[in-house]
Amino acid sequence: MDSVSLSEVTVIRRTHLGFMHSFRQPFSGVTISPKFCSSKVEGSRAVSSSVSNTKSQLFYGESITTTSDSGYKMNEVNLKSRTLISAVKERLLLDAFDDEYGGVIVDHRKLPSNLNTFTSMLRASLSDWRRKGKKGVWLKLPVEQSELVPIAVKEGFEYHHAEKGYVMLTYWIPVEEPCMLPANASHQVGVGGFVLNQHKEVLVVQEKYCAPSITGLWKLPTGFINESEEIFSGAVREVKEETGVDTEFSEVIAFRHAHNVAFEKSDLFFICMLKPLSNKIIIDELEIKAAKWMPLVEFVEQPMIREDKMFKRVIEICEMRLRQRYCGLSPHRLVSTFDGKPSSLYYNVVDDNDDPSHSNCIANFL
Ligand SMILES: NC(=O)C1=CN([C@@H]2O[C@H](COP(=O)(O)OP(=O)(O)OC[C@H]3O[C@@H](n4cnc5c(N)ncnc54)[C@H](O)[C@@H]3O)[C@@H](O)[C@H]2O)C=CC1
Repeated sequence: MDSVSLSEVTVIRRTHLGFMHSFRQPFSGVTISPKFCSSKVEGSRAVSSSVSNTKSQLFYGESITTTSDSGYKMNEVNLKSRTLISAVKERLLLDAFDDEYGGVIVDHRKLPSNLNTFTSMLRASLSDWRRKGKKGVWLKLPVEQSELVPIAVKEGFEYHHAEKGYVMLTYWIPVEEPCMLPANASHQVGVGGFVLNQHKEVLVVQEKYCAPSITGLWKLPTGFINESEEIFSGAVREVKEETGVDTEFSEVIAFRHAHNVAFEKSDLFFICMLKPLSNKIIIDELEIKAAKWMPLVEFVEQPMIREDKMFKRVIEICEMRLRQRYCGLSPHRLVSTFDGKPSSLYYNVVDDNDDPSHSNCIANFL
């Protein structure tokens, strides 16, 4: 912290106490210590002064000293008083970090709880960010402080996305530039398990809740993968949950891309081939009406499958895979130097002359 001399205290008192006072009104949490206002300093004894916030106690000008002569160093004083004022102003802004795109991310852990304080700090922060040429603003409001949402919306913030614990709002500052903030996630990811046993029977289910058009249809077990879950483990989990059958993931056989499926989101549906590790069926009574091992020919002969181009094609591809005339995608765990995170790259290994066993196209499912 910079030290502040007696002269500065006097100058600040004379010229900026009004300023301080004017700031005190909207920010009921900000108080100026009486020590700060005192100009009575004995000799060169250090006297502490403070500007405090209800949440954090910050001390500006921890030592105040008099100068021996009566001619105070006014330039230095002005500079230091400006520094002090800007430091005080800083405390009246929302805590925020710069992001790598020239924007700011408000620290949601340090939001004020008082509504008037939040309104004033948000306005002051927007002016400050605008003056500094900042672009996108990310404001995450926890559910415990949901009363701040209408205030932010009134100041021009828009909803970006919401989770159980928070709503994320954004504000794009440059009026002359188009908004470059990325939109909310646009897709959901589903998996379906094609599980065939050694008797050429496919594992099928009837859903408890489904559209009237598919009532009675025996279909592959399907579901959504969870956040941070892999496609390969999500498929195994869904099959286990719905039917009780243990499986081992083999390949992604195909995927379907459809739009406006749920919550107006697009849908990526991965059809996965899985090897059964058990036979016994125990259905999930909450979700599934019935499950069974059904002869593949019988499954394909269902009118809904025969007449549906997509279902029909999926089964044809699965059959081609079983005859080794088609090759699916298998996951390979890799760490990319771009983000240093492990991720799964799905691809097929058709020709590996050095080690043919690496080719996922030769694997026999039965
Ligand atoms: N179910 C099907 O016949 C087909 C599904 N798919 C794909 O499978 C993936 C998963 O879809 P589905 O298995 O159909 O998932 P789903 O829509 O049946 O939902 C999964 C789970 O959420 C529950 N659920 C969904 N909406 C609900 C609500 N409003 N209230 C209470 N519970 C609710 C369901 O009961 C189920 O347990 C998607 O990618 C989809 O495109 C693809 C083709 C056909």
